[in-house]
This record gives sequence, structure tokens and C-alpha cells, in this order.
Amino acid sequence: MAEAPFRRLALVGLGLIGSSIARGARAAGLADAIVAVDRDPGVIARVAALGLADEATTDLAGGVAGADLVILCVPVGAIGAVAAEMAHGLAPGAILSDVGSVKAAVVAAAAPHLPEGVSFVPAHPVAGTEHSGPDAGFASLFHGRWCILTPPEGTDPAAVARVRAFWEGLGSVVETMTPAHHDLVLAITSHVPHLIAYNIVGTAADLETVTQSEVIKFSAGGFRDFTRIAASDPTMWRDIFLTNKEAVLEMLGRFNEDLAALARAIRWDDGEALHALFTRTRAIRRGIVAMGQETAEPDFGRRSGGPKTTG
Ligand SMILES: NC(=O)C1=CN([C@@H]2O[C@H](COP(=O)(O)OP(=O)(O)OC[C@H]3O[C@@H](n4cnc5c(N)ncnc54)[C@H](O)[C@@H]3O)[C@@H](O)[C@H]2O)C=CC1
Ligand SMILES: O=C(O)C(=O)Cc1ccc(O)cc1
Repeated sequence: MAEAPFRRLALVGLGLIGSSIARGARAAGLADAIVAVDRDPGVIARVAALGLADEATTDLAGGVAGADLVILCVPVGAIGAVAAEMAHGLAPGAILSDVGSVKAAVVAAAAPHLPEGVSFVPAHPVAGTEHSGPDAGFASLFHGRWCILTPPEGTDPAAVARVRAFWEGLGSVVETMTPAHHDLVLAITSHVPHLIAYNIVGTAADLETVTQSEVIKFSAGGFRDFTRIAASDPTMWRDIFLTNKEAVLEMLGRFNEDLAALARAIRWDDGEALHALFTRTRAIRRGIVAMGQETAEPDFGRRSGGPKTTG
């Protein structure tokens, strides 16, 4: 049998993403042994019960010791503290990676704690759901989905190649870009859409006290889709907005200008402007469907972020 690409894979944070990697890596034979590390004893107990890893521990530095690949799967706001706490446990020659939804802040937070001889290859699988925790993960989450690598300049190309092969082994399509470019692109394709969902569901919830539950009772497709997104993990999304502040505010500024233009078109009965925009956006959606990345019908989504939708 061919040698597994990694001898010992340590996953720090066994929530939706960490547990999906554990399941996928095991299914694809990407590591000889998998070590699960989480600060929450309840998560560790669940990992053991589900049989997701060969070892499971709350000891950060002990858990990563001897691993040749360590992947941080914690909220982006926790990356700096986790990197500081486990740094002395990292083996020389190890590769450190992460799955954070924001990249520049993650690189800045982790870099100062990296010991000599450890390569850092940040990654972002553009695939997920609104669910959290070890029970929510599944092995096929990354199949046919983008994974973006943002290695800092000067990173050992061999380490980048091994991380690329790992994500390809999980079924992803891998692309490389700078952290700053990643953060700008994801601000408009992922972060601002989540902010819009949080906002519209919040507005409707406020209205509900006035309309006595009619908002929920009569919620049609559009609103229901927003409630799925707005059910996403509060800690994770708080951290994303606070660590990708500049790009999100830049994109939100553009969004607000366009929204104001739409409001003006409605106020002045400019049906032509409305029709022209809706025709353009329908063509965009149809293009995405034609590329086979989305079903034409809403599936109240298990997954998002396929290669051809963002590429
Ligand atoms: N949920 C999603 O759809 C996606 C999430 N991501 C990124 O993946 C990362 C993880 O997200 P999820 O798996 O959804 O979160 P999750 O909430 O399901 O799991 C996070 C896990 O990290 C653990 N944790 C938190 N702080 C820790 C610390 N200081 N030390 C050790 N363990 C700690 C928690 O106990 C929990 O088990 C985030 O950075 C997020 O931005 C990336 C792509 C998609
Ligand atoms: O559930 C959805 O629709 C998502 O958008 C999941 C998601 C959340 C965060 C990411 O960084 C990537 C994907």
C-alpha cells in the first residue's frame, strides 16, 4: 500500500470543519494517525464516542507534539492564543495550517509564534454549513469545493505542495492567492452576504413584536433562505467581521450605494432600471446553474461555495 501523505495529523478544534477533515482524511487515507485536540472536554468526549480520531485530548501542546501536519480549526479570533499556547509543542519540520475564513489577520496572529523550522501554509476551504460541532461534520463536505491557500512569501514550496495534495485528497479544488486578495474576494462573496442575512432576520424579528408572528408564519422562500444563513455560529461570524473589518466595510460601502440607487429607482417608478438589473442578476444565477454547481431549486442548503461559483 502507498505510504499515507502524513504520518500524524493533529486537528485543533473538532467542530464542523475539524470533524469533517477528520472524517475525510480517514476515508481517503491521508494520515496514518489522527489526533484530535479541543479545549472543550465535551467535544473531546463526543469525538471519542464518534470514533473520529486515534487520540483525543484537551492538552494543546501535548496533542500537536510529533505531528507532521497541524491544522487549526478554531474561530479566527482564537488563532493567536492557540498558536502561542501550542508553539513549543510543534516538531521541527512540521507544517502548520488553518482553515480560517479570514487570512491576513490569521497570518499576522500566528506568524510571531512560529518556531524555527515550521512551515506555515494557511488555507480556507470555501465549503461549510450553518451547523457547528463534531456531530455536524461529514466526509464529503469538501468534495468539488474550492480550497484557497495563502502561503506567505518565502514559504517552502514543498510544504505548500503537500498541503495542496492533502486538500485535493479531501476532494477540493485548490487555488493559491495572497491573504489580502482572499480577504477582499471573500468579503463580497461570503462575509457581506452573511451580514445582510443577520441584518434582515434581525429587522424582521423586531417587526415581529408588531405583527404578532406573521413574519415567521408567512415567510416565503427569500426570507427562509436568509434564516438559514443567519443561524450560523455567532462566535465564528463575530470574529470574521472583526478581523476582516477593512474589506467588509469597503464592500458594504459599495453595497449601500447600489441599494440607495435601487431605492431611488423604486421611488421614481424607474421600472427600466429595476428590470435591467434583475435581468443581469438572473443571467448570473443561470450561468452558475449551467456550470453545474447549484441546483435550480433552493435546497435550503447543506453546502455552499463550489469552485465554479466563486472562480
Ligand atoms: N462553519 C463553516 O461553514 C466554515 C468555517 N470555516 C472556519 O473554520 C473554523 C472553525 O469553524 P467551525 O468548525 O464551523 O467551528 P465550530 O464552532 O463548529 O468548532 C470550533 C471548535 O473549536 C474549539 N475551540 C475554540 N476555541 C478553542 C481554543 N482556544 N483551543 C482549542 N479549541 C478551541 C471549539 O471548542 C469547537 O469545538 C473557523 O475559523 C471558521 O472561520 C471555514 C469554512 C467554512
Ligand atoms: O453555509 C453557507 O452557506 C456558507 O456560506 C458556509 C461557509 C461559511 C464560512 C466560510 O468561510 C465558507 C463557507
